[in-house]
Parts: sequence; structure tokens; C-alpha cells
Amino acid sequence: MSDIKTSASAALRRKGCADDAASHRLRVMRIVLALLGACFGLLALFNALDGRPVIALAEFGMACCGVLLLIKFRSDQEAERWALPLTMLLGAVILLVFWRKPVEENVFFWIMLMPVVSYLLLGRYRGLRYTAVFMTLALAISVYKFSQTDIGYSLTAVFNVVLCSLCIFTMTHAHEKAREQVHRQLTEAAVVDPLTGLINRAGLSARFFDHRASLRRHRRPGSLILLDLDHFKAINDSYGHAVGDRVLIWMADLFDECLREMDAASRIGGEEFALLLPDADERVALLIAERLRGRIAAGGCEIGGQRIKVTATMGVTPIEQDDSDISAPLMRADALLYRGKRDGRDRVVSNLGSPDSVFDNAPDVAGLWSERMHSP
Ligand SMILES: Nc1nc2c(ncn2[C@@H]2O[C@H](COP(=O)(O)OP(=O)(O)OP(=O)(O)O)[C@@H](O)[C@H]2O)c(=O)[nH]1
Repeated sequence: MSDIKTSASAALRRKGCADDAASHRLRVMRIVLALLGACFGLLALFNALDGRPVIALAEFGMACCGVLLLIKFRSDQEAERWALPLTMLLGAVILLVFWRKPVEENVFFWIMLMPVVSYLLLGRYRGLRYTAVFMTLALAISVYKFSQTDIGYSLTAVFNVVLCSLCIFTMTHAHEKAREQVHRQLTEAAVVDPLTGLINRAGLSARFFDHRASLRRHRRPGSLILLDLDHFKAINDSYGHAVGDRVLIWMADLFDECLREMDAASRIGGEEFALLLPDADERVALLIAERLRGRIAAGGCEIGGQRIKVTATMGVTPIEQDDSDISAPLMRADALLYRGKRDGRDRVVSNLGSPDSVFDNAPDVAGLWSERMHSP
């Protein structure tokens, strides 16, 4: 029903506890830049003391670049944008030094660093492609250099570098794959209710932010239905907790049946559900809530051959332009829901009035419903 993965990362990002791909990249990039700055600074110092001022100056320039970029990179977007150019620049510098220097085995160490850096900065797929290209070029340069007479390193050294690089390449790939899997699982677990498979409040909050962006950009309406099962404690007491659980799952299935792809159904409490309906004004949301209420009350829930009477009370509210987060519409819907509970339960309450009074003289109700159910 909802794009759980998108919700998950967005929810975590907004909760500030994300190991989301972009913020992971930003953190890694800052570490890489700090290390490069320090390494080039040290190399510049050694070369200056060793009487090689030109190289020392170039290395000092690289160290300054690293530090400047470290100060500049503050946002996830910048990290995403600069990850590839930075990796390419570093790879190009290493290959250039390797190509230019006739006797320089030290460059081998830097070559072996590249798989790790590219996987960390580019992720699994781009890291794999980039490392493959980089390693092929490095190997081609080694082979070319062997064809030269002034070669400064042995075939054994090259063989060891190739083996070591392959090991690092494979281990980094395996590690990045495992990290991504764990990240995905954790992200999903953080926003999915394990019993019903619906998103939880964090997931709903993420969907709300997505919806709010489109609400502000395109001025599309949106509504929220807060639904609470009536006397659920009595169901648990009469039939047992396991049957209560089955009723909750049945509710989730019902949402799957009655809502569209773009709607977000969430379980935000024990027997409390919130339905975020993008592109539905208050009137349409009221109609949907009333149809849903009718479906729940009419059929009841059949579990293990016995029919369990289930009813629900709902509060319906439109999403307002200035709702800064999901708690604002939730509070409004909760007040309406409370009114419904107080007035006898098994009803839908909105500020428009009762569904009967709103739809009594509306010949377009069936059309409104079918139009909504057939849109994506
Ligand atoms: N089976 C099951 N029961 C749950 C779960 N989470 C909460 N509950 C139960 O849901 C019941 C909620 O009871 P109340 O808050 O009194 O609400 P209610 O009985 O539905 O009464 P009203 O909301 O006033 O109509 C409690 O008995 C909780 O133990 C769950 O995951 N599974």
C-alpha cells in the first residue's frame, strides 16, 4: 500500500537517527577528507624536509583542498553531488603519479586504498563499477611499465599488489552488501508495525511530510481519518488476545481493499489506526470513512468459524496548509473521534456534519466513490 522503504528512510531522517544512504555518505566523506588532508599534509612536510619543494607544494595544495572541502560539506545533497567527482579526482591523482613516476612502489599502497574509498563514497553498485575501472587502469599502467627498461619494482611486488587489491575489493564489496541489507532491515523495522504490516506513526509522519510538500507545491487537498475500534478490550476479554490480534490484521486487510495505492494506512496505537488520504478533500474523506465504517459494522470479522462483531469510530479532518507535522491533524481528528465515542460509537464525525446530513442530498455520492476507487 505504501512505499515502505521511502517512508522508512524519510522517517528516520526526520527523527535524526538515520543511517540513511545520503547522511552515511556525508559522514564517510568528511572522514575521508579529514584523512586525506592529514596524509597530504604529512607527505608535504616529508617532501619539504627532503628537499623536494615542488612536490611538497602540490601536496600542500591537496591538503588545503581536503580541509576546505571538509569545511564546505555540510549537507547530504552536497555529499551526494560531490561523491563521484571527489572519488574520480583522487583516483586520477593516484594513477597520474603512478604513471609519471618511474620508480615508485609507494603508490601501490594508495592504489589499494581506492576500493575502500570508492565503496564508502559511492555505495555498492557505483563503487563496484568505479573500482573495476580504476583497477583495470592501474593494472594496464603496471603492465605498460614492465615493458619499459627502467622498471623499479619486481613482478612479485605487482603480483602481491594485485592479490591484495582483489582481496580488499572483495571484502569491501561483501561488507557494503551486508551493511546495506542490515540498514534496509533496520529502516523497515523502525517504521513497520510487525503485527499488521502497516506503517507505524514514524512511517505516517514521513508520509505526511511527503504529502505536505505536494500540498504546498500543487495545492492538492488531503485528509486524515483517525479510526479506533470500539470496545476492543471486550473482544480481547471474550475471545482472547490472539483473536484480538487477528481482528487487527483483518482491519489491515480491509484497508488494503478499500484504499488506493497512494493512501497511507498506519497503526498508531493498540486498536487505533490513522489513514492519510492525499488528494481527498474533507467531503471525500468523510465518504470513505463512512463506507469503511459500514463495511466493518456490516460484515463483522470471521475468525475460526465464529463471527465477531466489530465496530469503529472515526474522526475526519482535512490537512491544513499550516499543519507543521502529523500531530496537528491527529489532534483535531482525535477530538472528533472522542466526540464520536461519547455520542455512542460506531460513527464518523467531522466538522462538516454527520455523513447522513452531508450526503443526503448529494446524487453524486456513488460517482465520487467509484471515481476515487478507480484512480491509482
Ligand atoms: N489483541 C491485542 N490487543 C491489544 C493490542 N494493543 C492493545 N490492545 C488492547 O486493546 C484494548 C484497548 O482498550 P481500551 O483502550 O479500553 O479501548 P476499547 O476497549 O476499545 O474501548 P473504546 O475505545 O472506548 O471503545 C486493551 O485491552 C489493550 O490490551 C494488540 O496488539 N493486540
